[in-house]
Amino acid sequence: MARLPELTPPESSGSRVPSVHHHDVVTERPGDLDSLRLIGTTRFEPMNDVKTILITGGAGFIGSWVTRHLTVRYPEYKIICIDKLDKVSSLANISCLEAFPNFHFVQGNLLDQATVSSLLAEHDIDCVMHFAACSHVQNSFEDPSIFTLNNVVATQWLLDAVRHHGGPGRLRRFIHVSTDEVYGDVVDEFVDETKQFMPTNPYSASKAAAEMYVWAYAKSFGIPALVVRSNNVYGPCQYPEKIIPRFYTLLSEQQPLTIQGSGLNVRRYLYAADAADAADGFDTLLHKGVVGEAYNLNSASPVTNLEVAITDRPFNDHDYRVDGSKLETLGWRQRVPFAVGLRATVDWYRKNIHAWWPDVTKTINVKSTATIRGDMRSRVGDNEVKSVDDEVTIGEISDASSPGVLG
Ligand SMILES: C[C@H]1O[C@H](OP(=O)(O)OP(=O)(O)OC[C@H]2O[C@@H](n3ccc(=O)[nH]c3=O)[C@H](O)[C@@H]2O)[C@H](O)[C@@H](O)C1=O
Repeated sequence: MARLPELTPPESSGSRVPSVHHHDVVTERPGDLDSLRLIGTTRFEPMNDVKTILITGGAGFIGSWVTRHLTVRYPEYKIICIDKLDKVSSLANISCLEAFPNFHFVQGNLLDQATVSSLLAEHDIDCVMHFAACSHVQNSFEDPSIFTLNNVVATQWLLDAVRHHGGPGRLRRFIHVSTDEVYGDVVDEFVDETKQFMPTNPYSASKAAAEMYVWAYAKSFGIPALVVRSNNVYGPCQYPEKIIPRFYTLLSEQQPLTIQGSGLNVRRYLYAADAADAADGFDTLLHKGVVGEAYNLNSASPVTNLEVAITDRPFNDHDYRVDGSKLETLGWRQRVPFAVGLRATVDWYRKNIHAWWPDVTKTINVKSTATIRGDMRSRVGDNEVKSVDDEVTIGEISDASSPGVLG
């Protein structure tokens, strides 16, 4: 099975903080990941009233960054990870934690209410971080009901299980992972967390509905909820359906890139070590966030999609300008520039994609919009703008040099 290099567990499960350095993540396959850190660096004073954290979707992309970070940096917390292991998640994202005594994995579906309720009771959970979701907008146009089921119903059932768990006040925090897409297309201004929801696609509608349930349960049943609404996150361990790993995969197969719409739509990209590795984003929220509040997690790296297209999505928001200053008051900062994060990401995919997802190149869909053959660096590397070339091959992106230590 593909796996990340071993991480070094602490010598005891006492209060010692494991030292997590560069070499700690490079033991199994020397050379792999040697420029990457797959956990964060920050550590807050552990909370007295939180001992056991349930992370839903913990083998998925953002969830696994947070799972690795919290397990390694906080031996004081027991981390219970539940994931149904569908195609976008992978045991390889968390297998490096096997030796950690404070880590426990359960394969399970949030729609299995009995499993969720018994997990909460068995481990005496006092904090939930809810990452599990169907997240791919494109798929939501094709089958919205799957999104209603996995994002709305699953969240409401999880909230219900939490509501009946351990009596009033047992749960100390319920961190719900939402999205900037709940605001809809935002092009004229940077919006703060009070902006009205105007979702434009089935995915964002499902996330908005899920969030409404979170706030309703907070009011009705006292669930101690916090919500984070994030811009686009990218980095190692992301299934190659989102634009960056997808374009990497297409180029590596010498396929044309597939641009939807005009290609001028903007997305704001946050490297996983900033957002999801929890060094800053989720760890800050967990330890410093105020119950009852929502926080935008934004990126200062706006990037348009590549140019010129034939077919667009049924609806494609032009931009998601969200104001992240509220989270910054808690100490959060974006630290990894897009050009650096992109190099690290490309480097990781070049070395690991086939080990992680052996069949991915067979399943990637190039049917609709092939219009441009280009070099990712022409658009996404802010300092490397060059004209779009014809027939660029993998060789041109795989020469990106190591970004050095990240995060
Ligand atoms: C915050 C959300 O981020 C992700 O949603 P989004 O739709 O913005 O991500 P994608 O990577 O699927 O798309 C980004 C951007 O690229 C265009 N595109 C994609 C694939 C392709 O082959 N060609 C393209 O041109 C697409 O039209 C978009 O404009 C995340 O999936 C979601 O969960 C979020 O919450």
